[in-house]
Amino acid sequence: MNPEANLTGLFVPLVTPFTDDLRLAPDALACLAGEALAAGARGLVALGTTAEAATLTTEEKQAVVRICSAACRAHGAPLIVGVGTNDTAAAITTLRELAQSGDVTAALVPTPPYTRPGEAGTLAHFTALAEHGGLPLVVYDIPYRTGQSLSTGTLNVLGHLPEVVGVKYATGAIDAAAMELLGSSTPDFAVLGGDDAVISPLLAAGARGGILASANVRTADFAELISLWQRDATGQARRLGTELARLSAALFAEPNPTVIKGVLHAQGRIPSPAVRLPLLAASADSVRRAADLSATRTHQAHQTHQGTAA
Ligand SMILES: O=C(O)C1=N[C@H](C(=O)O)C[C@H](O)C1
Repeated sequence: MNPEANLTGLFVPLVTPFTDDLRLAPDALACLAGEALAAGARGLVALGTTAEAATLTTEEKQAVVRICSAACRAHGAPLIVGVGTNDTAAAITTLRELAQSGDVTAALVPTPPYTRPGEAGTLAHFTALAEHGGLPLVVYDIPYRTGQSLSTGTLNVLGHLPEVVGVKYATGAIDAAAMELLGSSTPDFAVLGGDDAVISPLLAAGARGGILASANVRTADFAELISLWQRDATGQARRLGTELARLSAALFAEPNPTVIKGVLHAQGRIPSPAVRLPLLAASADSVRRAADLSATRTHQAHQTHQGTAA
């Protein structure tokens, strides 16, 4: 089954759990995937930045996609798979392989990293992927990682390609360009937030959901935050958003996903906090601080169900 790319709600880009000697820990990944969906995530993202996709082998990537597919199939949930490369032809090959599996709803594709092909080159890249890849595409706009910014005009052109179903917006700012994009997006082109610490204001401004690494911990709370904004429960949304922003800042105190893995390990949810070079494991202080914020919820969930909107 391949659920329609109805990109609303929370998508969790899962970490890739390793053992202490850096082997893939498939059972732990399967547990994380099932837990995220049971906690209210609308879908999963496999092989995102958070998954350390850059340092997985081809076989490991296939295993990760298989495990996430199985969890999504069991929950009738959409699976988005990260396809990050600055080689357009290679990206097309990968997209076709994923499309053939029949289990992948869409691919999350960053603007070609490092090459900095310019906006016209980026547009040509996505047009080729849309025409030849065979999968719906979510454009990943993250200039601080790729080195390539996109104007609202270019994003709107991309959004009108029939295969492009959304953008993961992670420009680091909610500014005039973000407001212009939200104001001009169409029902077939979802704007999803990808900067965890500012997801709440982006949702307030009209984003349809988020792809949020922080939701590897406190998944249910991030799902609720999105739901609160969708229901215009502004007071509760603001309070929960403030609390989760503090958590996200702590989780991103060191390079992602090192702190998240440290917290998941401290919670006994993955066998090791290990990450592969060039990442280094997060410091004990960062993990302790984020783990404390992961454990406490000051904004009470039961208010949501009593209809107290402010
Ligand atoms: O893997 C992802 O998808 C995400 N990665 C971002 C990053 O590491 O820069 C953060 C975002 O929450 C999701």
